[in-house]
Amino acid sequence: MTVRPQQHTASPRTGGAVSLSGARLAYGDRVLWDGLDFDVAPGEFVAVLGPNGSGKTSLLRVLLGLQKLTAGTVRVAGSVPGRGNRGVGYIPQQRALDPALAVRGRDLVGLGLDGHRWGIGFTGRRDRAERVAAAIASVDAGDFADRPVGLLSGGEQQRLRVAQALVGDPAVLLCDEPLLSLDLANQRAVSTLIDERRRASGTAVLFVTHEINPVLPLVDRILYLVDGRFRAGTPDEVMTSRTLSSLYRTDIEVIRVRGQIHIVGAHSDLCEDHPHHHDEPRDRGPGS
Ligand SMILES: Nc1ncnc2c1ncn2[C@@H]1O[C@H](COP(=O)(O)OP(=O)(O)OP(=O)(O)O)[C@@H](O)[C@H]1O
Repeated sequence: MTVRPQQHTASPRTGGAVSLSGARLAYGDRVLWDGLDFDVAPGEFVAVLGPNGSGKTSLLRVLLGLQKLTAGTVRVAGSVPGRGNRGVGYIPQQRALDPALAVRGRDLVGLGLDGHRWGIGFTGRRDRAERVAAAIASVDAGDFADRPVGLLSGGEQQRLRVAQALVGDPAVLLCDEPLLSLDLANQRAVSTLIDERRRASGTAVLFVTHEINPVLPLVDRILYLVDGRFRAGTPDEVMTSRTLSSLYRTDIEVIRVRGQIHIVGAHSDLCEDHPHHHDEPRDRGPGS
């Protein structure tokens, strides 16, 4: 599958940000995906969609070097993912932090910086503090950044996680449902921030989500995984009745209303706007 060149205002990064070739991931007999050839260009925004259990988080784990491919190759920012791969930012699935966690938000954000690069000298420390402060300001978290993170609201914690993921200026940003539990204003703030960053710095974004509509205007391509099958392409190519019916192996109708995508069909609970009521497709098939 080919990657279209992106038109971004500035893109100092060159080369593929993510490259998967003949990638297969299986847990025992269960094949999540196979024959996956997928490249992501610097600055590209890719939404990763699919029902529960289709392997979206597992894909991010592969890119983070936490999960080995069963076959094929993977490169992230030009390297095999794993320890020492410093070009990756990660926003994990939202989990409330332990209320007893005494670490300050500012320190949590600082963990996103690579210690080796910043050293312990005065300049290193000052640069580091300035970077952390800028990242905190960019998510508008200044008012609560010095409080213990365990006592912050879910939305406040999530904004700090975004700052932590971006503070090191990563070549690739991996997001696992980062908008979950955020109110509409914060959803907009977080998605705008990610969008600005990839346009200004050429950061490639892989954005796992069950809800395409909040990010639809930002999405260059979609990677849609269903029960071992997958399709990749622009929203216009993938979010069609024909493509989704083929992926889910059941009749699905895709309707666009006021710029939003709604999905109806035999399994009306496949709707992207009712994210947590997906049915597992009944019939399994080989990867496509
Ligand atoms: N380490 C593992 N060993 C065995 N099976 C696993 C492992 N990790 C994940 N799985 C299984 O692989 C499948 C895909 O899981 P994954 O978390 O990648 O799905 P997902 O698409 O992110 O789902 P959701 O939308 O529910 O978050 C699930 O059935 C899960 O139980």
